[in-house]
Amino acid sequence: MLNVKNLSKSFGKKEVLRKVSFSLKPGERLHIIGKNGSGKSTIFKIITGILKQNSGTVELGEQDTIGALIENPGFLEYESGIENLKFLANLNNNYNEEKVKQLMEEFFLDPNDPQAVKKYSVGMRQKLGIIQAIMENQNIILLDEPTRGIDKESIQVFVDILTKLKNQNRSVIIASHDDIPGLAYDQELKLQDGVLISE
Ligand SMILES: Nc1ncnc2c1ncn2[C@@H]1O[C@H](COP(=O)(O)OP(=O)(O)OP(=O)(O)O)[C@@H](O)[C@H]1O
Repeated sequence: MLNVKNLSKSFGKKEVLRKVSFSLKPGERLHIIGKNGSGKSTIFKIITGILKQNSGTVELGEQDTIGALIENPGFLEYESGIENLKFLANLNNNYNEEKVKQLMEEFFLDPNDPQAVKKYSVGMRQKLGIIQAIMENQNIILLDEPTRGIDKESIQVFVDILTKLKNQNRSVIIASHDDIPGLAYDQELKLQDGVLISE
């Protein structure tokens, strides 16, 4: 359960968020729509604690764990895809090799590919970013423009994975400037001029 109440944030004189509120129940999928620079990443950064809001509150349940893909995900550039995922999951002592391999294969990434992430395409990096946000069974998942650079076939895989997450009662917030084909939402929120407009 995620409860965001009256979140406001300015950078200097620039107001980015004004009294943004929403709440997300288990299994719900929320779409935050807004143009570039409308404050989508800022909301995610506040929820994850990277940025501090000027006012307002973010409440999470005691058992909640957050997975997030925000902006361009950073990886160990000279390591392979699976080594990166292993490294990230191991930080939380939470590496499940079988699960990680399965997710990579679903996204048409070869877990045995020794290629360094440095050589990955934008779409391949994005897929690793999505996998790291869900591979530890996180139950509140924040995805910023998740399908950027991803081919049509893999977008369908992404939509299928989101269906599974929903069936597992895991909540997802997707921020994007447009719709993702084949994906339906429980809630949609539009950001405009620092204000989130509930539809
Ligand atoms: N650390 C910062 N310092 C100053 N201004 C910032 C900072 N972070 C974001 N901004 C500004 O706040 C506004 C909202 O940025 P944010 O990254 O949240 O937008 P966004 O909706 O995620 O955009 P995009 O779709 O381009 O990622 C932008 O005008 C941006 O320039």
